[in-house]
Amino acid sequence: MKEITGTREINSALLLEVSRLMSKSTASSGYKLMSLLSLLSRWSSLHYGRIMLPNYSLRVLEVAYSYGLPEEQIALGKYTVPFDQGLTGFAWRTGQVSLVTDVLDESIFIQRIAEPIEGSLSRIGFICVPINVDGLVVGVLSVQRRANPRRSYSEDVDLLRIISSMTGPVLVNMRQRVQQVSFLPSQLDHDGGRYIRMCESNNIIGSSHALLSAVKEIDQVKNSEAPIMLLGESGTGKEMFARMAHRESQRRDKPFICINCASIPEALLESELFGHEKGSFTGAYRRQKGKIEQAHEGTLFLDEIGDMPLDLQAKLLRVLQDKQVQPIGSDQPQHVNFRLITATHVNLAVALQEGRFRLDLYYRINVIPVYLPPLRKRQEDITRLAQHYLNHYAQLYDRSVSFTQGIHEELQSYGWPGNIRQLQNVVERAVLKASGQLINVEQIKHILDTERSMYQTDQLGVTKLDIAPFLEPTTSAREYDSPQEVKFSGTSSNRVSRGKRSYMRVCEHESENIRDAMSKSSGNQAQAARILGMTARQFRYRLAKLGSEVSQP
Ligand SMILES: Nc1ncnc2c1ncn2[C@@H]1O[C@H](COP(=O)(O)OP(=O)(O)OP(=O)(O)O)[C@@H](O)[C@H]1O
Repeated sequence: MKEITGTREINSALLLEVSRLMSKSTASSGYKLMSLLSLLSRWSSLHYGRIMLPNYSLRVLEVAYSYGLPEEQIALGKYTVPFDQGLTGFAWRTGQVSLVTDVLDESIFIQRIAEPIEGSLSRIGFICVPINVDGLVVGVLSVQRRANPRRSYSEDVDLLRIISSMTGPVLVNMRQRVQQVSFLPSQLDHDGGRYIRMCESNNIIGSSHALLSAVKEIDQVKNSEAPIMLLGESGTGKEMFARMAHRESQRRDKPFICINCASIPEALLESELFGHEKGSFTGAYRRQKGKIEQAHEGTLFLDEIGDMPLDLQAKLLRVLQDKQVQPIGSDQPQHVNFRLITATHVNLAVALQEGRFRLDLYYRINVIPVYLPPLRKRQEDITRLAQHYLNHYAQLYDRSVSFTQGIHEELQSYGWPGNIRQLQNVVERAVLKASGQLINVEQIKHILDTERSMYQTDQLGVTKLDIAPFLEPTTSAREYDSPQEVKFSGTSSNRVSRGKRSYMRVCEHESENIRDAMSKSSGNQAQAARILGMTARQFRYRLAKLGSEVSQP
C-alpha cells in the first residue's frame, strides 16, 4: 500500500476516517468528539484539541471535550475563556476563524490557555474555528500546532472548517438527549420518590419542593371522603391535580365529572349541575341528568366555585348535606354519593366579606385546602416543563429542534403570570417560529418581550392580561388558552365551550350594553351583570377594561 505523506493526502485520509466515525450509529456522541480530537492530534499534529461550549450564566466558554489537556486543570477552569476575550472569544462572537502563528507574539492571545508542546511555548500557533449550526455559533473548536514548513496554516484552517461542520450536528443531537435525561430526579428520599412517581403517572411534571408538598397533601387524603379545595392562580394545574386526586382514589374506576362554574351562563348552570325533567322549561325536550348525578360514585370537580351564583350555592349546600339531588321540575330526589373537589383562583375570603359566597358552604367544601404554587415559585420546574413542551410540540409539528444553552436561564428569569399554560404557549410558539434546528436566546427573549407587554401590572401589583392584542378573533384565538380573566361573553351563544378557554371577541356594542345595564340597575353591578347574563366577576372585569368608556350613572 502506498504510504501517505503529503499534507493533502493526510487531510483527505483523515476526513474519510472522521466521516466514518461520525456515521457510526453505535458510537455515543461524546466518544465521537473525543476520538475526533485524538485523530486530529495523531494524523495532523493539531494538538490539544478542545471543543468549548458556552455557559451563558457565567458568560464564558468552557472546555466540554479535549484531547491531551490535563484533566485537573480543566476541572479548575484553567481553560475557561470569557465571551469577550482572547482568540476563542473572538471566534465565538464573530463567527470567524481566528489564529496566531506564535502565541508569544500576540497580545490578543491569553497565554495561560496554551500548553507547551514538547516543553516549549516558542513558535506555537493557535487556531480557533467556530462551530455553526444553522448560521448560529454554538461552540468553538481550537487546536495548537508547531511551526512546520511542510504544513501551511490555510490547509489546517480548511481542514478544521470541515471538521467543525461535522461537529455541529453531533452537538445538537447530544444536547437534545442530555436535556431529556439530565432532569431525572436525584437524591430522592423514600416519599419523594413516591410523589414523583405519582406525578409521572398523572402526567404532572415537576419535582420542586412546592409541587411535591401539594402532591403529598393529595396523597394523604386520597381515600378519604373529605372535600378538597384546590387554590392557586390560573394555569397552575388545579384541574390536573383534581384528576390526579380522582385517579389515585378508590373511586378511580367511576366517573370524574368536571364543570367550570365561570364558563356557563347562570341560566344554564343550574340545569347543567342539577339536571332537569322533560318539559320543565322551554327547550327541555327530554330528561337530562345533571353533573352531580353523573358523578354518582365518582368525583365531582367544580372549577371556579367562586363564580357560582348565591342561589345555586344554597342548592349545592343542600345536596352536600342531604346527599340527594333534585333535578329541575322533578319531585323525586335522587340519592348521590360523590367526592367533591373544588377549585378557585380568587380569594374566597374577599368573596365571603362581600357577601358573594356563603360562609356555610365555604366551611363545608374547604375541609382540605391544597395550595398550588405559581410557576415563579417553582423555578426548578420551569426547565423540565419547558423541555417537556419542547419535545411535545417538536413531535406534534414534526420539527427537530432543541434549545441552545442559556434558554433555561432566560425562562427562569421571567415571572410567568399565566403560569404553566403560558409557558406551554411560549414554547409552542418558539417551536413554530424556529427557522432551523435551534431555538436561541434571542428568539425566546423576543417572545417573552411580547408576553411582558401583554401582562400589565396594576398599582396593587396584580398582574393582569391585557387582552387588547387578542381581541381580533379567529387567528389569535387559537394562539392562547387564555387565563381566566378573559373568559367572557355577553351572550350564551357566544360562550366558550366548557373546559376549553379561548379569547373571546368583544361585542361591538359592549360599552353601550354595559352602560345600559348599569343605568337599568341604578349602578348595582351584580344586578347589571345578571341583566347581561354574566357572572359578577366577568362583569367587573369588562367594566374595568372599558372603564374610561363607560361612565357610571
Ligand atoms: N405540573 C404540570 N405538568 C404538566 N403540565 C401542566 C402542569 N400543570 C399544569 N399543566 C398544564 O397547564 C395547563 C393548565 O393546567 P390546568 O387547567 O390544570 O390549570 P388550572 O389551575 O386549572 O387553570 P385555571 O385556573 O385557568 O382553570 C394545562 O394544559 C395543563 O396540562
